[in-house]
Amino acid sequence: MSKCRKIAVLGSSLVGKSALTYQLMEKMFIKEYNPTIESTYRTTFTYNSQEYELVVTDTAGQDEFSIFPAQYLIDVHGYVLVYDILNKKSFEVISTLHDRLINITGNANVPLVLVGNKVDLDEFREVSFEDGKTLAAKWNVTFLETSAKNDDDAKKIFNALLREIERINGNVSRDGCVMC
Ligand SMILES: Nc1nc2c(ncn2[C@@H]2O[C@H](COP(=O)(O)OP(=O)(O)OP(=O)(O)O)[C@@H](O)[C@H]2O)c(=O)[nH]1
Repeated sequence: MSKCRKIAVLGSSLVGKSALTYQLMEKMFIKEYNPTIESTYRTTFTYNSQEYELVVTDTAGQDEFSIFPAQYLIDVHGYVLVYDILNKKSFEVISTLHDRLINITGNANVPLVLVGNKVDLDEFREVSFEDGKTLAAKWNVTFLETSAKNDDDAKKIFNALLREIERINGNVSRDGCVMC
């Protein structure tokens, strides 16, 4: 039986949340920028020989002043926190979003993956690999640098997140797709 997992992709505007989500869904890179209001996608995904139905919400970009939308907290199993390695500000916003997530859920062990995106544009980078790695180590989460141009990178994110979700929630979390 497939397991259903709801995932929210969070981060500032323009960091590549839609591009990464679309890469996972359609195996294509979107070059054009269209601001997201909110889009939810479903796909089947195999992790560790188990089939999952992923329900992925690509959120509207947040900043440090955004109110954390309640719908991103309800029945969400895990989060992808994305920043742009070319944009230091987007990296700073990630810490604010993380703090909010932990405070609102009251759970310091929320399953999440930290993603530094646009690594194909490495020569313009403002955030070092070490800075991302250090932040992820502080939170005890998986850290990945990705390019939304790369199909494998999108898969790596969702593999890592499912591993976290299973590690933290194990089999006690909700199986089946009744609540998706
Ligand atoms: N070179 C490169 N461009 C990227 C990458 N990811 C996204 N982009 C581009 O960056 C722009 C913004 O990407 P989006 O995916 O729309 O960003 P977003 O985070 O969803 O933005 P909002 O909808 O405003 O929240 C688009 O022009 C994408 O093509 C990447 O890994 N590499």
